[in-house]
Amino acid sequence: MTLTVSDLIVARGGIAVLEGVSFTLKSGRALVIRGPNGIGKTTMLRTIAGLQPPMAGKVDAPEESFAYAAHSDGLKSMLSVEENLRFWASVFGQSDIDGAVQAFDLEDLLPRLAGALSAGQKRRLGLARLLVTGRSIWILDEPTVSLDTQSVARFADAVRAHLAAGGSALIATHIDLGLEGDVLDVGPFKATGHHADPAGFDESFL
Ligand SMILES: Nc1ncnc2c1ncn2[C@@H]1O[C@H](COP(=O)(O)OP(=O)(O)OP(=O)(O)O)[C@@H](O)[C@H]1O
Repeated sequence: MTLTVSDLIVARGGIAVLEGVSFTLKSGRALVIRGPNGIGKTTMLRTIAGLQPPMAGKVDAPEESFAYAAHSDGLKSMLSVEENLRFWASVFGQSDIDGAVQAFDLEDLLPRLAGALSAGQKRRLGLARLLVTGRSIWILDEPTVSLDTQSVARFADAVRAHLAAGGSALIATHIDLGLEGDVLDVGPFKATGHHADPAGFDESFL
C-alpha cells in the first residue's frame, strides 16, 4: 500500500501553514517528519489522515488504510484497559488483542480504568490501539511523549515489526527512534502567506 502526497497545502484557522508538500511512502518504510515547533507538522498529519480537508493538493492511499495516533488518543476513561482494546478491535473488525497487550506490556494494567492510568501508561494504551486496528499506514504525532526509555524501545520495536509485516509509518517526532527510514524536513515547505481562505474558519480544532 503506497501513500502519495502531491503538492499539498495544509491550513490552520484558514491560513496556509505548509505548502507544496509532496512525497511517497511505500509499504515497509517509515518516514520521520521533522521541523521546529509550530511549523505545521500536526496540521499536516491530521490533513493526511483525513481529519481535516487540505487547502489544495492530493492525498492518495487505499481507503481505510490509516491509523492515526496523537495526544488525545480517544481513550474511554470509564472503560478498563482491556475493554478499551476490545472496543477498538471490534470497531476495526479485529478480535485479537494479545499482540497489542504484549507489545506494550499492558498485561498487569488490563483491569485498570483507562482514566486512572499515568500519562505514560495512557500513551502505551493509545499506541497499543494501533496494533488492534489492523490498518497498514500508521500516522503518529509525537508518539513517544511521556514514554520512559524502555517504552520508547518497545514502541520502536512495534514500528519495526509493523514495517516488516508490510505496513508503513509517518511519524512526527523530535527524538531519534533508531529506525531505519527516511526523514522529511518540512522547513522548506513553510507557507509564504499567499494562500489564505477567508471562509476557512478551522472548526476541526475546536
Ligand atoms: N486553533 C488554531 N487556530 C489557528 N491556528 C492555530 C491553532 N492552533 C495552532 N495554530 C497555529 O498553527 C500553526 C501550526 O501548528 P501545528 O500544531 O501544526 O505545528 P507543529 O509543527 O505540529 O508544532 P509542534 O512541534 O509544537 O507540535 C502554528 O503556527 C500554530 O500556532
